[in-house]
Amino acid sequence: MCGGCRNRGRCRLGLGEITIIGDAAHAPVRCAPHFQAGPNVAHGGWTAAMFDDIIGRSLTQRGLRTVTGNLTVDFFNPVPVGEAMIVEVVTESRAGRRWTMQAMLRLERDPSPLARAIGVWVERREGHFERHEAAMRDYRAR
Ligand SMILES: CCCCCCCC/C=C\CCCCCCCC(=O)SCCNC(=O)CCNC(=O)[C@H](O)C(C)(C)COP(=O)(O)OP(=O)(O)OC[C@H]1O[C@@H](n2cnc3c(N)ncnc32)[C@H](O)[C@@H]1OP(=O)(O)O
Repeated sequence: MCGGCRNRGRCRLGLGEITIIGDAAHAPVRCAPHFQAGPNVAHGGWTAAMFDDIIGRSLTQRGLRTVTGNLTVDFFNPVPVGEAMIVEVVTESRAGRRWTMQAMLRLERDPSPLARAIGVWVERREGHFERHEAAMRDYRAR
């Protein structure tokens, strides 16, 4: 679970446990009603956040310490609210610290993709968060 929900013990985005199979992964997801945009349709931001979290956590579960470098989402069809869905993640390629990842969102019992994400995750250098904290301390002291 990411830092925003860890203390609550429940993912507010509605994302389930990730199963890793080699360099691929899958997870059950369900858009919570408070992310509704159009009638019974998920906000596109939910879909993007869901992909970001599932892909990032799948890499964390594989023992990689990464952050999202970029993320592109294609929205093929409206994403329903409250419906059981599956996300499937594949590793496209790796070059040095850069991992190119792709993921698809679909209904649990239908193979057609509702949305697709492609993006680059970058392995963090040692001290990544400490450098960020120090930069913010300097900024606030200005
Ligand atoms: C929030 C962190 C999550 C970690 C969780 C830890 C606990 C785990 C527990 C629970 C899991 C929860 C999981 C949640 C998942 C959510 C994931 C997120 O939302 S991550 C937050 C949003 N992303 C950022 O904040 C990055 C901000 N950007 C940066 O910090 C830097 O730009 C960084 C680290 C990406 C690169 O900086 P450099 O100084 O380390 O390295 P340089 O030399 O610039 O880049 C290294 C390589 O990466 C490429 N690169 C850099 N930025 C790129 C980009 N935007 N797109 C493509 N490639 C990029 C470069 O071209 C270079 O490639 P070449 O080595 O030369 O081949």
